[in-house]
Amino acid sequence: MISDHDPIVAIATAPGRGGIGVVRVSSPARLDALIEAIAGRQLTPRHAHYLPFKDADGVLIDEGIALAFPAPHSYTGEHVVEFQGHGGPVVLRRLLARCLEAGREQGIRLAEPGEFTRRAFLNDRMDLAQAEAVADLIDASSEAAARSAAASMTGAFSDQVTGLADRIVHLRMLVEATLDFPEEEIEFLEKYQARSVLDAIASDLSHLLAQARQGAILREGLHVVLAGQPNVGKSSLLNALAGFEAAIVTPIAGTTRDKVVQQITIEGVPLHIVDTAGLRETTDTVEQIGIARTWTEIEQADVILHLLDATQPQPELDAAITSRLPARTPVLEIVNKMDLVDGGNDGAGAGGNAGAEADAGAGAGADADADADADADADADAGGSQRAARVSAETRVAGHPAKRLGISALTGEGLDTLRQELLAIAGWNPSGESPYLARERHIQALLQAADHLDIAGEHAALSDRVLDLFAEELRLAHGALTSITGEFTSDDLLGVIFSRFCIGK
Ligand SMILES: Nc1nc2c(c(=O)[nH]1)N(C=O)[C@@H](CNc1ccc(C(=O)N[C@@H](CCC(=O)O)C(=O)O)cc1)CN2
Ligand SMILES: Nc1nc2c(ncn2[C@@H]2O[C@H](COP(=O)(O)OP(=O)(O)OP(=O)(O)O)[C@@H](O)[C@H]2O)c(=O)[nH]1
Ligand SMILES: [Mg+2]
Repeated sequence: MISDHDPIVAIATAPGRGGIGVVRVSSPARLDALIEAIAGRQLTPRHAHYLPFKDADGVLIDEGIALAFPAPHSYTGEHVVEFQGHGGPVVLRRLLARCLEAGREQGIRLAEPGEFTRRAFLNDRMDLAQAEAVADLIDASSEAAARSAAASMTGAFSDQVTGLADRIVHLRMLVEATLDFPEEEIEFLEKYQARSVLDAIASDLSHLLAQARQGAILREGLHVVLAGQPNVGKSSLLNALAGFEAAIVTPIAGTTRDKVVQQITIEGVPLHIVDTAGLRETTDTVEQIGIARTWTEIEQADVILHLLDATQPQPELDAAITSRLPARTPVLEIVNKMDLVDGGNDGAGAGGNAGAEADAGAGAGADADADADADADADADAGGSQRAARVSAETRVAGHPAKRLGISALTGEGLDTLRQELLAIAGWNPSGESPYLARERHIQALLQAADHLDIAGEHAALSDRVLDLFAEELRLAHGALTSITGEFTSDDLLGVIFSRFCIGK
């Protein structure tokens, strides 16, 4: 386990060439000796000094800016010094080596990923959700995501969470005071209007949850899987959405063997569009493997676009596919090649009876299940089951027919509507309040808190002597909320969170 007391050093800027490169040191103890050794003098706090950085023999490493932030007025809350040099990998490595050498007596070592921010958290410079937002800001893949991360970084999300937690504590205090006077228990609920106070908290919590869900969509990007029979135009649609020829398109059925993923953004929302091998019965070994992968992708999708060919309705085959789609995942049925059929864009060309006589299990690749879950858990944040929480469950009720939309991947007809539908079906609310770039961890905690408030509400509804159970549920709800800001956090959790940061952050 790493010690939170060693001096640490790292290159803080991205690897490779750049205009400027920064080597940053943080230490609980003063850094006077190291500064003197490298910069040749002491530094005025928070003052940019232009000077030569020298090695142990007095040979020039670089001329740059040295900047000292004495504790506690620094990013980490410790003593920090920055050497801002020219941004070349070799010069920065020399500067790094020089810091390790000059700080050896104080026990300096290379920083672990996220360790500067971990210290900022441990020194109360920020709470856990803010620290996570720092990493999310760096990792943001769209402007909307970056905006939301910046808001969370300054504490906007944490303030909401803490506000709810405080209201729960207040209610709990009233209950627990009453517990000492059993004769007053029955009156308690009326006296403090506990029920309506609780309802108000629960309602604000669900509001926050909605904003967090929106943020999770921004953070992770939506995984949209294009699935359907061969030759319906999945790869053509991928190319149309991506704006270039990302996947091979031919008139030959079974062209796509392996998945092809393209990142796009729609109104600032990042989407990962996954093109897959067409689903059919086949004896071709390579194609069979491709089809197995298609089902794996389908299992992990946030949204499934089930493509149909307007010119070749094959309701039985499509129904077989429909019957195998996971019930929890929203599905849009896309009737493609509308440019080839008369009668405009109403999706009728493919025959509107996809739901009829579903021949369960007879779909192509029916035996492809075995490794469907193989790498779903490779990354806890990216696993299919975890992702499911991002897309509101109401979007599609199991067994109900999916929404249909006619398009032409060739002419672009219907694509604008498709883009809007994609956002809508994913639960994206463009006019909603600004989302918080929340993580799955936060959403799970909010859901837990909501559950406990629900149960508390049930206890409050009963007439006799359940106040201690009521109080206990409030305690659990409060605990779930404070796990977001990291009031009480295990070292294991901190390890998991900060190890995903980049080095030097
Ligand atoms: N050069 C440089 N740029 C950087 C950072 C850095 O560490 N160094 N940051 C980080 O990686 C971010 C900025 N974060 C920072 C947060 C707090 C303090 C700081 O010195 N806080 C003091 C003084 C505040 C003040 O002057 O008003 C404090 O809070 O007491 C500095 C940077 C992004 N840019
Ligand atoms: N007219 C017309 N042709 C289309 C349209 N979309 C795709 N096609 C044609 O349909 C054929 C198959 O398209 P692909 O995009 O390769 O189909 P796919 O679903 O990816 O097929 P597989 O990879 O074999 O599963 C190609 O010849 C395309 O040019 C469309 O909207 N209109
Ligand atoms: Mg294809």
